[in-house]
Amino acid sequence: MIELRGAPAAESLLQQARERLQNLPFVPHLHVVRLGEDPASVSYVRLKDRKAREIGLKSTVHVLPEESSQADLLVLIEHLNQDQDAHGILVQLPLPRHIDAQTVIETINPLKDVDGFHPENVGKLWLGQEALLPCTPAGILALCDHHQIQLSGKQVVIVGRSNIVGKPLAALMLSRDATVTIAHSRTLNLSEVTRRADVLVAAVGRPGTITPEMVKPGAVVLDVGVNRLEGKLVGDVAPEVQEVAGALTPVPGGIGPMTVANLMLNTVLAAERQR
Ligand SMILES: Nc1nc2c(c(=O)[nH]1)N[C@@H](CN(C=O)c1ccc(C(=O)N[C@@H](CCC(=O)O)C(=O)O)cc1)CN2
Repeated sequence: MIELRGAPAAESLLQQARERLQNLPFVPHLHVVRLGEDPASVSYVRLKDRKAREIGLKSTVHVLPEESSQADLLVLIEHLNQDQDAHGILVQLPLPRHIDAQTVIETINPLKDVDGFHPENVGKLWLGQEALLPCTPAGILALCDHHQIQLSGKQVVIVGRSNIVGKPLAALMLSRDATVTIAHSRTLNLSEVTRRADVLVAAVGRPGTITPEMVKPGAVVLDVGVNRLEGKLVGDVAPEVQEVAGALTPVPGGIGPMTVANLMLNTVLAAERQR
């Protein structure tokens, strides 16, 4: 079984970002907004801020109290939309329940939407037009390219239909001429569906969702899950899948680093387009 490590693939995305940065007459500025103190969000935002500074971007983290109103958050976003020194804006998800995430996403200027979640970017993605692409799905494609995983003509099964991973990944896989199936919590005979996959993507957020009997021998398995279980980070794929899969991404150290690296590249791309 081949271990598909994210670090080398992430490094090549970061190198691209650094090189493009050299050709800009200004330093792009990433603004990350976090509400509250959810430990996972605190840790992801810290990773983003550190990586941005490390590659030479400017980075500001705006922390709002968890009980902030939606109006307060929208005022901050409107301010950043107008700010010439804000090239990338990202609101860390999930948001507290009293805030409508979709309204927040739709308030971000699509040119600064480095998460690629704004409907304008989502629509462009499905139309095959140039867009800012969501970081995890674009990172998954970059990881496949780095490890020379052929996608054209392959059966790709994505388990999970979130707006962050499952749906945009389906569009990107289609753009590479894969035959794509999205499975989800209501899919009947899930094992039958997943066993058809040449490339199986687990993006559910539940440890142990994918078990060995759900995997075709030799399949490429991409584990997008990052779950904290008894103080340990685990994916959505049961460890025994290693015995069946031809290649598997580890958790941690697989897809996760690709998400952050792709965000850096998106910030540079967004700055180039605002130039
Ligand atoms: N606004 C957004 N919110 C969220 C996104 C997103 O893309 N935009 N995705 C996820 C969380 N996420 C980024 O925010 C994210 C997940 C995982 C990692 C990562 O590097 N994981 C490492 C382990 C890190 C650790 O030790 O905790 C790995 O898998 O190796 C980075 C970012 C939800 N919210």
